Amino acid sequence: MTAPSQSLASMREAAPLVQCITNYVAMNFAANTLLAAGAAPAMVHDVEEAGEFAAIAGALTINIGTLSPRWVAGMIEASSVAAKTGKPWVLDPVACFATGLRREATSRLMQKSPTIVRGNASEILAIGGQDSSGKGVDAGDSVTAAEAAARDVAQRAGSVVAVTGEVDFVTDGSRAVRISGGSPLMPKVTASGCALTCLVGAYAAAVEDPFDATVGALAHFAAAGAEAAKVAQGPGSFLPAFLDAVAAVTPETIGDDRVQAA
Ligand SMILES: Nc1ncnc2c1ncn2[C@@H]1O[C@H](COP(=O)(O)OP(=O)(O)OP(=O)(O)O)[C@@H](O)[C@H]1O
Ligand SMILES: Cc1ncsc1CCO
Ligand SMILES: [Mg+2]
Repeated sequence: MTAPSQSLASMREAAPLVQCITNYVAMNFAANTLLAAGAAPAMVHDVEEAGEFAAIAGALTINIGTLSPRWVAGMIEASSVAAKTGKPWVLDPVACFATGLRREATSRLMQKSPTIVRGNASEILAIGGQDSSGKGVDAGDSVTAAEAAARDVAQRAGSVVAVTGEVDFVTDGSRAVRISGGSPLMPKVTASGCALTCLVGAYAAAVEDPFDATVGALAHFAAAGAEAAKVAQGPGSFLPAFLDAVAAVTPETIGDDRVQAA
C-alpha cells in the first residue's frame, strides 16, 4: 500500500481543488482545515451550480449535516456528475438514522456509489441496517462494534468505508487497517469529522487508490490531533492548535507506523 507519508507528499504537490458540500456548522472549519493541509476548498452546494462545479473539481465531498430538499437536489446533481466523469467522491452520512429526510437522502446517495463513505460508528452501523445508539450527530457506539457493518457496506456498495473514533477503522471489503492517534479533545470540537471528510476528498483527488487516500487523510488527522493535544488547555485552545498542527504535519512526522493491519 502507499504509506501515509507518500500520500501526504502527493496531496501537497497536487494542492487539489475540492468541492465540499458540507453543513452550515462545518463550512468555515472545514475550509480552514483544507487550506492548512495544502488543498484548495470550495463550498459549492446549490442545485443550479453543484453539477457544473463537480466537473472542474479534483474531488467532491457530500455531508448531510444540515439538510433541506434543495440541498439534496444539489447533492444528487453533483454526485451524478462525479460518477459520470470518474471523479472520486466522499459521503459523510451525518446522523443518517435520525429522520426520514436523512434516511431517504442517504439511501439515494448510496445508490450513486460513493468512492468513500466516512462516518462515526453509529452512522456506519445504521447504513449497514443495524440498530445504533447515536445521539444526533454524536456517536453512541464503539468503532469495534461497527467494523463488521463497515466490511459489509464496503462489499455491497463497492466503496471504501472509514469508521472514525478513538481508533479509526478503514476497509474496502477485503483490506482493512486501524489507525491510532488523535486526541479525546477532537470529538469535543464540533465538525472535526466533517472537516476530516473534506480532507479525505483532498487525498482522494491526489492518490490513485481510494483506500490508501483514506488512510493517508486519517493518519494526517491522527498526527495533528496528537500534536495539538500537547499544547491545548481544553476544546477552545485545541481548535487553533489543531489547525496549526494540520499545516505542520510532514511526511517525516505523519507516522506511517500508526497504521496497523486489522
Ligand atoms: N476518543 C478519541 N481519541 C482520539 N481521536 C478521536 C477520538 N474521537 C474521535 N477522534 C478523531 O476525531 C476525528 C473525527 O472523528 P469523529 O468520529 O469524532 O467524527 P464525527 O462523529 O463524524 O464528528 P462530527 O460529526 O462532529 O464532525 C477523527 O480523526 C477521529 O480519529
Ligand atoms: C452539530 C451539528 N449539527 C448538524 S451538523 C453538525 C456538525 C457536526 O456533525
Ligand atoms: Mg460526523
